[in-house]
Amino acid sequence: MPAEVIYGTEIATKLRNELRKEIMSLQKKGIQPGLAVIIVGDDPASKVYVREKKRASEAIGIHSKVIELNEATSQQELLDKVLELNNDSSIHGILVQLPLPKHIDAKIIIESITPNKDVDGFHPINVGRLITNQECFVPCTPLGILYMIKDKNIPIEGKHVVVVGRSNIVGKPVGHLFLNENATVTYCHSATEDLYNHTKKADILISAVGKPNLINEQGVKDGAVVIDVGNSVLSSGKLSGDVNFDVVKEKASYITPVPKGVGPMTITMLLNNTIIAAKQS
Ligand SMILES: Nc1nc(=O)c2c([nH]1)NC[C@@H]1CN(c3ccc(C(=O)N[C@@H](CCC(=O)O)C(=O)O)cc3)C=[N+]21
Repeated sequence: MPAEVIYGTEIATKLRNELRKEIMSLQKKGIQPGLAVIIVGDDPASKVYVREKKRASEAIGIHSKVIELNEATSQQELLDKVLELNNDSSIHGILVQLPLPKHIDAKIIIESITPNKDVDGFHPINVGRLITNQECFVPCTPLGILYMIKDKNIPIEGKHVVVVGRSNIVGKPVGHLFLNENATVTYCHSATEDLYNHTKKADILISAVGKPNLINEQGVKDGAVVIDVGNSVLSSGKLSGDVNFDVVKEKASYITPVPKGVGPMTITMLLNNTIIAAKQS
């Protein structure tokens, strides 16, 4: 039987409706959640994401401030902007859109965001809290993946989760998140020998690499849950994940599409984290 397709768009709509209600009750208490998004330069993909974050924030009642800085902005100017937002009580969440121009050290910028406003969960304090299983801001894509799996009542405890990719934004944190849920976690990456030897043992396979068709049916166990975090733009202009969807769908029990899968959950979790930040302020 072909897999059930998990549409992030549907789960995101349900969750955003709940978040909207939560914001209304916060507003009654005089709290107006605010999110600041900083974008440096004019990378077209980044501009699309930032526009979508603003639209999604405003649609549920989050005050959204987009700060557009030009490509030539110095690291110090960007730091000053972050520090200003750290001290702005109308802003509860700060996100600096990545990638940053080459002359700016992203690590220094991320560390300048106060951890209590780090709704991306990229600050080393939040990373450390995640791996020590403490309350923290968890990066939005990993959180969105966990939310989708829980929404479908897919068991996690004791299951083998194989993560392909070890980025700081998706691969590494998603593995820790599932470890905290008592899964057995394997990481695969560009130096892994015999990738499919690992991936075909996964009960839950999460691919976050950015290589179309990396995961074919030979790399997937019968009945596996397949989560595709790939986001490659093909020469046709179409968006593609890492998974050969049409063939893997025939073997998996659940599968996420690209687009309409993990992506919409990522933005929803940003809204979720902003509300948490506002409640804790
Ligand atoms: N500081 C920072 N935080 C981020 O969270 C962050 C970032 N920088 N830099 C770039 C990546 C990428 N990212 C996506 C979010 C939503 C979709 C999304 O919703 N995609 C739609 C399709 C959009 C389209 O059609 O182009 C979908 O998958 O259905 C995709 C990608 C967040 N990122």
